[in-house]
Amino acid sequence: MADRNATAAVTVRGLRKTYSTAGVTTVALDAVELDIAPGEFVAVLGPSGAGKTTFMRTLTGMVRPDAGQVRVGEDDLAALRGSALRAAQSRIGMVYQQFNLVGRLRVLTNVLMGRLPGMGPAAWLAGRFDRAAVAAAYACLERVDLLDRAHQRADTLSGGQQQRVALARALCQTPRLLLADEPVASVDPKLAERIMGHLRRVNRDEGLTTVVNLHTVALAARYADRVVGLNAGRVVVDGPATLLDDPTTVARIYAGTADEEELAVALPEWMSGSVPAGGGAR
Ligand SMILES: Nc1ncnc2c1ncn2[C@@H]1O[C@H](COP(=O)(O)OP(=O)(O)OP(=O)(O)O)[C@@H](O)[C@H]1O
Repeated sequence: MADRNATAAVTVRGLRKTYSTAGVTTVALDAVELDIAPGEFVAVLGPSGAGKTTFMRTLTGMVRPDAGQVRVGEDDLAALRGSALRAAQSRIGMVYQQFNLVGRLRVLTNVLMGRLPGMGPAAWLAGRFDRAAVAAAYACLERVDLLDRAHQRADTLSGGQQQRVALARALCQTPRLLLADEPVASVDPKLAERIMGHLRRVNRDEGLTTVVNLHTVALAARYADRVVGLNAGRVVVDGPATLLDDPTTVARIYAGTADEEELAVALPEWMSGSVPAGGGAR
């Protein structure tokens, strides 16, 4: 496990976010406090509406909290504005559930988009990537085992391959923090394992601090160092992923969830009566 005594890669203090829509106020995050150590792999679990996506968006500065601090390195994402915010965001790699690739463009061009924040718009529009950027993009594709697909259109790849292209694009930003918001929600269980394996390998090989929102407890148990459980916007569990071997931990995270379909996704093993085997890939 990463050294928790090292200077934290991410520090969250007193984080609160509410949304007000049509006179109704929803508390999405409340009193969230976390320190994430450099190189740690953190899985965030929680029932639908627990605040996982909102949390991730506050880490990218895309959502401005009502109160609190969100430090990534030295930058307080909650306080920065304009070009300073964009500069901080350019060092945060993001992988989404829906991949967010441009299907008609080549895989390599999609990966080069990871360099976009450092380029002028004119150079981007003209497709003028310098040699170093192109070499870096190839190297990122190699890191996710997709070098042989570099010149294929992105929309001709399978879902799992597209997610790996999205990961390569994020890596091409040379991020200091990698965030993945439900990166395996749209793929079958076998591909989910492969994608999680790639995320974990990059985390381990390069010491890249990684935070992943997940819907499936077993994936968090197998791949993460640490689990953070959110319920109704509050941190209800925070500790080593081995905590997930204890049914009371899982019960605390999913307390109050009545949606059986959601529970079946989160806990297929529990629903079928067998206990998840934690620790396999850790
Ligand atoms: N733009 C918004 N306007 C109003 N309410 C919102 C908005 N975004 C999120 N919420 C509410 O904030 C709460 C937390 O939402 P969030 O999407 O962060 O949860 P989540 O844990 O990611 O859920 P899921 O697993 O279903 O994606 C929910 O009650 C949600 O309805």
